[in-house]
Amino acid sequence: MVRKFFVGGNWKCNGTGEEVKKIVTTLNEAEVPSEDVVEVVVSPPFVFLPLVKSLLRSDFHVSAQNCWVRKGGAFTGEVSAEMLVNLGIPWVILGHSERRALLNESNEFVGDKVAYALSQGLKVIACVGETLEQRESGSTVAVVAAQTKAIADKVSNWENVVLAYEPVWAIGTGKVATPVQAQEVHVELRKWLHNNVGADVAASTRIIYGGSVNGANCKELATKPDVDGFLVGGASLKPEFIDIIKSATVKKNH
Ligand SMILES: O=C[C@H](O)COP(=O)(O)O
Repeated sequence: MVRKFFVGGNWKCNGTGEEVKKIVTTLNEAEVPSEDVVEVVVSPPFVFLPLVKSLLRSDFHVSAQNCWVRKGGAFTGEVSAEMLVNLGIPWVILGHSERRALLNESNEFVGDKVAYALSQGLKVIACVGETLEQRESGSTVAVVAAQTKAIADKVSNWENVVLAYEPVWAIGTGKVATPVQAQEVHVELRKWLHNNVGADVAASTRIIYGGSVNGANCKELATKPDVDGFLVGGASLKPEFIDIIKSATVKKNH
C-alpha cells in the first residue's frame, strides 16, 4: 500500500497580512517534488484563509486549524465546517494538543468534531499525543489509543483522515522525538487501527509526526517506514519548510 507523503504546516496564531504574503511567496517560488510524491497543506489562522487560498500555488492546499463541533448557529466566536466548505477550504486540523490542553477539548469532543467535519466533506488532520508525564509513566500507547478510539467510535470512513502523532513534550520545545520513538508509536497506532478498525484502514491511513520537526531532522525521521509525513509548527513559518517538503523524496528512495 503506497501512502502519499503528507506535509502540513500549522501556522498556529501567528502572522500579519504582510508576513503571510511573504511566506506564501516563498512557497510559491520553491521547487518541490510533484503532487504525485507529496501532498502539502498549509494551515493559516482563520482570518487569513481567503488571502492564502487566493495567493497559494495550486498544487498546495489550505487547511483551517479548527472548526465547530456541529452545524453553525448561535455559537459566538466559532467557525463552522459548512463555512469552510463554502469558502473552498478542503482540510481542517482537529484535536491539536494546544486546544485539548488550553480549551479542555476532551477525546469525545474531538471525536464528535472529526465526525461532523467529515460529514460536511472536509478532510481532517486528527491529532493525538501524550504529555511528558504520561510518557514517563509508561502510558503513551494507552493515551494515544484512547484518543484514536474516541475518533473511531464516531467515524466509519477513514479515507479522509490523516492521523498526526504529536507528543506534547516535543511541540515547540526543540526536543524532537527520535526516529525510533516516532516509529514505535506509529507502529502502535497502525496496530490499533488494524485490530479495531480494519486491515485496509490500517494500511492506507497516513500517520504523520509532529513536534519540533525542522529542516535538519526531517530526513532521518522520513526514512522510518511508518512515518508518512509531518505536521510542522514553528518551522512551517520559515524557508526551511521547503526542505521538510523535500524530505518526501528521501522516503520515496528509501
Ligand atoms: O501542529 C504542529 C505541532 O504542534 C508542532 O509544532 P512545532 O513544530 O512548533 O513543534
